[in-house]
Amino acid sequence: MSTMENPTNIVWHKSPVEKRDRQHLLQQKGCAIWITGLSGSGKSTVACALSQGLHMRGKLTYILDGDNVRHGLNRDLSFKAEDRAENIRRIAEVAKLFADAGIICIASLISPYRKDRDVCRALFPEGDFIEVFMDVPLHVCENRDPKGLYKLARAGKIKGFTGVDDPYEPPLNCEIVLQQKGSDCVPPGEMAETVISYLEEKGYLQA
Ligand SMILES: Nc1ncnc2c1ncn2[C@@H]1O[C@H](COP(=O)(O)OS(=O)(=O)O)[C@@H](OP(=O)(O)O)[C@H]1O
Ligand SMILES: Nc1ncnc2c1ncn2[C@@H]1O[C@H](COP(=O)(O)OP(=O)(O)O)[C@@H](O)[C@H]1O
Repeated sequence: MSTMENPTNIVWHKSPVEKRDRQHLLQQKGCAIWITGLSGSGKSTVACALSQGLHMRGKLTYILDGDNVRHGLNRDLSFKAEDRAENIRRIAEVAKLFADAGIICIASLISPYRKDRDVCRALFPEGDFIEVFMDVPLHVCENRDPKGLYKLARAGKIKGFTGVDDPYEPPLNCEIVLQQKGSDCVPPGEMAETVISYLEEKGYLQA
């Protein structure tokens, strides 16, 4: 019988080195920074700026980018709703392992459904799931279109593209909103600093 059929036969094995020991070694607290938003909203850019900013402060980070993880672990998943949910679930479970390792894990993926993001949040201890919403209007993302995907979606060559013919549900109550100031784009480094200030204030940059 597989463990899937009978999960009750699995017993948690405790390690002598625990999360708090690893956090002490690293002088930081493990957590997940979950960056959600439309394609082209700047998720990957801000994830990189944040990773760089924290690295320069001597903090250990790791980025899980939806696009990248879909090249390996999640290469079997499509963009239909149930596959997106599974994509998000797996990335959240991996982020949970990284957070347990004491690492500041930056997950950057569209994660369009509120319900799926809430399922991820529930995997983490209170406060350790920090949801960051890239609040960038569709027309700005579509004008950027660095991969030409919006153009293909509008031409009907990609079906079920988020924001075009698939939904995006913005967070109602997330920890951080990163938005444009009027018609000007905020530099990614400035957005990263907003997240770093939050981490500092909440005590994540010390053990
Ligand atoms: N149908 C459809 N809808 C949305 N996006 C699509 C689609 N097909 C391909 N792409 C490209 O895949 C990237 C999104 O992958 P994610 O893993 O972040 O998506 S999701 O969280 O599972 O919704 C997304 O990358 P980003 O532009 O970095 O967001 C797109 O480049
Ligand atoms: N803050 C910003 N201001 C202006 N342009 C940006 C900003 N952030 C990202 N971009 C540009 O927008 C495009 C999409 O950014 P990207 O990080 O790939 O978005 P996503 O990961 O959400 O698809 C890229 O061409 C990038 O250079």
